[in-house]
Amino acid sequence: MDEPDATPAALDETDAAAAEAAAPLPETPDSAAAEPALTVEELNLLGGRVEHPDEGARQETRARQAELAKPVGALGSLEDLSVWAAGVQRTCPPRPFERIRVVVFAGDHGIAAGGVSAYPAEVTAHMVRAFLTGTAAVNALARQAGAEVRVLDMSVDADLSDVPEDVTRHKVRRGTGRIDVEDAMTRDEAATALLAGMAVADEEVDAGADLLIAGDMGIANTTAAAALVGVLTGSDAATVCGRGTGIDDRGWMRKCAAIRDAMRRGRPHMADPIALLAAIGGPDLAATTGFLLQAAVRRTPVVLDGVVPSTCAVLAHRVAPRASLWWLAGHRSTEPAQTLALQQLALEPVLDLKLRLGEGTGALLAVPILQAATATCSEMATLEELGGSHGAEQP
Ligand SMILES: Cc1cc2ncn([C@H]3O[C@H](COP(=O)(O)O)[C@@H](O)[C@H]3O)c2cc1C
Ligand SMILES: O=C(O)c1cccnc1
Repeated sequence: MDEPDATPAALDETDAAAAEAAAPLPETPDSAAAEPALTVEELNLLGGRVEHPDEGARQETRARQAELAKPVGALGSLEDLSVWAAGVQRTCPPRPFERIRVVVFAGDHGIAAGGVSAYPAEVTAHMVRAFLTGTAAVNALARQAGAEVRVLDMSVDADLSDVPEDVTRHKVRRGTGRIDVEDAMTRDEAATALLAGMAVADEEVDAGADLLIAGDMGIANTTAAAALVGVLTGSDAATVCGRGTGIDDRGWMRKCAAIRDAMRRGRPHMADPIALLAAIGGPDLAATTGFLLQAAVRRTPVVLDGVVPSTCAVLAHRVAPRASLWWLAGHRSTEPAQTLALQQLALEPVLDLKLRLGEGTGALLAVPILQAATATCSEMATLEELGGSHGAEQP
């Protein structure tokens, strides 16, 4: 694996010793120090550290695609995917991805009390347990894709102390404030959650992950995500408000009003992602943002899933414009805010299966396609190797 890159707490030192010394992170919600755990300046500095994927490997792969035993361009989008894979792996031809990890960030949202979801908040905790027993959609699709699932309770509004400690280790608080009328959490909690997400990305990369997926679980989280996208893209509430878990027309109106009010509260914090997450996000979204950012710092590719991770990607992209080069949009969800987020990131989704689930499912479905792209690019012979013609002949 690569040499350890600097973690956020070691911004002025890049050597491995400093990265190691930077390990201690706030462990409990009430361990907030007098100094903020993370400033916007530090976040921006970290963003500046994100490198470009390897342009040489990308160009070599483009050239290779033109020589393989097929008509030029005949593998369509698979060719673009192989170029992306080669760039992020920094090698041509790209290899199959071998250690794929899904991290599901779970958290409850106070705005659920506003009738913005078709399901009750208790479902969040039930689904966390389902992820742990391997019985959720994300588990089934992960098995298909050869990926492993990890769940993190960032802010589920339930006592999950009976589940393995690794799941609750980073828990910041239980639930969030109702974002239409109050902050989701404090600024310190937002910073703590961001740092936790970064630490988790570090853990995954250090353990050898070569492809990451961020999943989401939290009733009413599509309301928070839509409000964030509304603020970040200057769209109005009705444009970003989707049906989420399947709310009816009256529910959609309530959700729209909640998003409108949350956007009003979030707008003053546009330039400060930590404050914005504190005002109208939640610990789960903050952690996902930190995870996506640090994955890019660590030169580790991520497949984006639905509306929540795509929203967090827009936030991470604000501080690290090059980070989006390390991300692939797995699918287009039916949530309008996700389409807007992907537009903002200039990412074209691999699939459009009308999914509206989250958990990481849409990203996992794109993995076999990505693997097909690396396999064709690396396993096919060139026309020249077959002793054939060197190029197309147009009479
Ligand atoms: C059983 C169940 C499993 C889920 N898995 C993901 N979500 C998805 O739906 C929720 C967001 O939609 P909304 O904002 O409308 O509440 C999130 O938990 C998301 O991960 C689920 C939702 C339910 C009900
Ligand atoms: O597309 C998504 O990401 C989505 C849609 C509905 C509910 N949760 C997630």
